[in-house]
Formats: sequence, structure tokens, C-alpha cells
Amino acid sequence: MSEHSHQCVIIGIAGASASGKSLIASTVYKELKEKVGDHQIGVITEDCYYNDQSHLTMEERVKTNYDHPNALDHDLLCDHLEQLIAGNAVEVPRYSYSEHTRMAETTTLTPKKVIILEGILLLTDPRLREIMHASVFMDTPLDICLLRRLQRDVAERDRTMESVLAQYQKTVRPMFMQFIEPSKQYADIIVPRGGKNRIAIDVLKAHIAKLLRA
Ligand SMILES: Nc1ncnc2c1ncn2[C@@H]1O[C@H](COP(=O)(O)OP(=O)(O)O)[C@@H](O)[C@H]1O
Ligand SMILES: Nc1ccn([C@@H]2O[C@H](COP(=O)(O)O)[C@@H](O)[C@H]2O)c(=O)n1
Repeated sequence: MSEHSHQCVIIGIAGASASGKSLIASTVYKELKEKVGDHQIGVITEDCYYNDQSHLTMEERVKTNYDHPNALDHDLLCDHLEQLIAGNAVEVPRYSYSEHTRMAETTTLTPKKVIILEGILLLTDPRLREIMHASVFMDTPLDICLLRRLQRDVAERDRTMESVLAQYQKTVRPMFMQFIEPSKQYADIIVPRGGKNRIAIDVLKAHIAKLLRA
């Protein structure tokens, strides 16, 4: 990963769907924010950069392979990260999992000293690997990820149990094997078990706190 000094340092967290990326990112963010304030640290979710599909019918949208790199607008994500590093605010898209497309509203993100970026396919893209100062791979066993995804997607993402299981077999697991698992080699830190790994949370907090003091 690049070592050059930025106004804004990007820490990436990758791994399978439901491996605990969002949970560890939000835990580190919340615990550090209490000490340093939210002007110093922010979080970006790769999912916000799924392609806009507002021109497609719902029938067409459900056919998209959301676990393939082509489903994501990494050009826009890279552009936004470069803007933040250059000291400019960006309009982060908002994404609707139930509509399978971007919402009309965006979220303004001002430059921070540290941005935690989390998403399944971050480490597959050489441009993102170059932008990230350090990276983490959540190495949660796939059967645990599936159980957690099933519970989460039915409770929070407007999915049925049948649709989660069908999508898992058709795209989620095959794309993990093809793209996500091979990208683990690029991570600086491998975190087992999931988003509640207290030692991993504390290691990340200590690393980010050091960057904030620099
Ligand atoms: N170590 C853990 N123990 C129990 N539940 C967990 C753990 N890590 C994550 N979860 C839960 O699993 C689900 C998926 O985690 P999430 O952080 O959303 O995954 P991701 O962002 O990688 O898709 C969430 O409901 C989260 O609260
Ligand atoms: N319209 C969409 C968009 C994405 N997904 C699934 O989300 C997963 C990535 O998000 P995580 O928070 O779970 O990392 C990915 O595996 C996609 O299958 C979706 O189902 N529908």
C-alpha cells in the first residue's frame, strides 16, 4: 500500500458479504469519534457506489450480479477518494437495497484526516489498493457469513429467505471464490471471526489514533 502523506488517509476493510465489515467500521468510528470528534474521521461504504439502475425496470434490476466488479462504479469511488485527499467535499450517493438503485438524495462528506472505507470488492481494484494507506480483510468463515446475511437481509434489506439462498448459490458464493477470496493476499491485516473481534477493533483504533496525532 502507498506510504505517501495525504491530507486524508484511507483505511480499507474488505471481505465477504456479512463478514462484519460494516460492524467493525462503525464500531471503530463510533469509539474514536467520542474522543476526537467527527470532523477528523468518516466512513464510506462501497455499496453506495453500486451503479445507478434507475433506467431499468425492477424485473431487470433483480437480474444484476451484485457481487461482480462490473456492478460497482469504482470510477466514481476513486474520483471521490481523490477529491477528499485533495481537500474537497464530495456528494456520496445513497443506495436502496430494496429498489436496487441509487436514491435521489446524496450525503455531503467533508474531508477528514482518516476515512474508513468498507466493501466486498475493494481489494480487487489496483486503483483502490494504491489509494489505501492500509487494508484489512475480514476472514469470517463463509457458513457464518451466510447465516448472518440471511438474518440481516430478511430483517433489514427487504429480502425473503428463499431469495437470499437463491442469490447466495447463484452469485454471492461463486463471486466470492472468483474475486474476493483471491484479493485477501493484498490485505495488511487479516481479522478472524467477525465484527466483534475486540483485539482487531483496538488495533485499528490505535493505528488510526496514531495517524490522527501525526
Ligand atoms: N462477531 C459477530 N458476532 C455476531 N454477529 C456479528 C458479528 N459480526 C457481524 N455480526 C452481524 O452480522 C451481520 C452482518 O455483519 P455486517 O457488519 O453487516 O457485515 P458486512 O458489512 O461485512 O456485510 C450484522 O447483523 C452484524 O451485526
Ligand atoms: N441491490 C443489491 C445490492 C447489493 N446486494 C448484495 O450486497 C452485498 C454487499 O453488501 P454487504 O454489506 O453484504 O457487504 C453483495 O454480496 C450483494 O449481493 C444485493 O443483494 N442487492
